[in-house]
Amino acid sequence: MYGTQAINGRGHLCIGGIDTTVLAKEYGTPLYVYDTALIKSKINEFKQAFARHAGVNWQIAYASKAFSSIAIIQLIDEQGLFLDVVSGGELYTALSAGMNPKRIHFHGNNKSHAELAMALDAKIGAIIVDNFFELDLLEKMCADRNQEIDILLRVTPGVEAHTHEFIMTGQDDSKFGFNLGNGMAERAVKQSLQSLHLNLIGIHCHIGSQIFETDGFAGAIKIMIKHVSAWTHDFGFQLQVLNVGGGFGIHYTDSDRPLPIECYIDTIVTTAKKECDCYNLSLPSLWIEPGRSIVGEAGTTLYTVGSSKDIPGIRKYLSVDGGMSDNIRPSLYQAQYQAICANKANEAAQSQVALAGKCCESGDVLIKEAFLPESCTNGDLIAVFSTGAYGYSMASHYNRIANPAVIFVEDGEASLVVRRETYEDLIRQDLALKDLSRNN
Ligand SMILES: Cc1ncc(COP(=O)(O)O)c(C=O)c1O
Ligand SMILES: N[C@@H](CCCC[NH3+])C(=O)O
Repeated sequence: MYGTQAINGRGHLCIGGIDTTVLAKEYGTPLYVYDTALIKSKINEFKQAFARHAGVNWQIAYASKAFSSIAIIQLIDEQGLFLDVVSGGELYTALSAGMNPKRIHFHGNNKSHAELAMALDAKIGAIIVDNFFELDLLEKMCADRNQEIDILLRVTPGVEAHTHEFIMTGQDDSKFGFNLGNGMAERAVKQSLQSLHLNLIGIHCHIGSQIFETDGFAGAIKIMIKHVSAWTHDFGFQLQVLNVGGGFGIHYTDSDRPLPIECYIDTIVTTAKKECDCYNLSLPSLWIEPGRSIVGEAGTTLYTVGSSKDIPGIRKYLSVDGGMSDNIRPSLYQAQYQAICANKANEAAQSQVALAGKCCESGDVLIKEAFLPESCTNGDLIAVFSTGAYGYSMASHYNRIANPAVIFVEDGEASLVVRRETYEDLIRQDLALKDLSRNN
């Protein structure tokens, strides 16, 4: 059970003080339910963890790729966090939510001219420059506009995070960033320092996602500070910001053992302090960009069971009314989840089933080995836990399945924050064949 989740007297799962069967009836399924009290408490944990280190400057930016919508950005804004966006669409969403552009950072390994122009027009806080193409383009655009912008350089420290290879990003063979090991990053620093329009305020790295240990962060910081010290000595670079990205692991199943948030932050702060002392550098402002660890555990997806298929001696499939179209992670990363029968939450969950989605793909199985009550059948409600990050944000329209609705729940109140898509929404961008009438 996460956050405000509880089982009521009728044996139903409640979130934010509301019976999930009531939510399913009112909003339909599949339904993404976010426990906003849990989001706020995660944010608070990050703030408290930094606050323990007096005299240290820090900044937390929510990585909106984990889940972006007007309402979540407004919540993040209200909590005083900064925001990391990675595309024109995420930037547009943030600006539409009323986020102060100064508190937005723009990431991405292939930002287009139009996206950079949008960021410059909005006068966002900083751009995290990823490669030489972008460095040249941004320089030229700023010169043409006679505009200045703060930048950080994304570097690839050559550190392998212990996580799924698809979500490792700090290793040398990565599409992201300027490699530290082969002199690319040094050239980028030199070039930025010569710029009249780009104010190089710091460097950034992100070693990967869903990381359960602190060594990778410490290793990346050590390598970065070592290089920064050389750049300070050789060409007077003054590091104001060290951004170590996100990646803090969360609980999906009982085999996950996430570290308390303060462990990551303590490691980041103490390593940065120690390394800066060692090279006689002043401590820069320490920035992080958590996504998953802010919204992941707060999200639960509700599904309704439809058909089932029992293959004696092999496996029983229970199919639900969503699947890889609203949660691609099991198919993409073999990600594991846990689920319960939300309307039979007190019944013993001893029947092993495969919880299948409804997409036309054999791989569309949300949980290969789910344990549910023997009686779980058509019409029952399933709650899949910890779906708040990279679930809705990676949803697709495969098989023309409409995206689910998203609701926020807190203190007995539910609010719809993303409408369920309709069939009309699905064909909204489609155009009919122009010459169809000629053939009739
Ligand atoms: C540059 C960058 N920052 C932050 C994040 C957020 O990571 P997470 O959701 O694991 O905290 C990511 C995603 O992996 C990323 O690529
Ligand atoms: N989408 C990935 C994480 C990638 C984060 C962005 N670099 C996941 O679901 O785990």
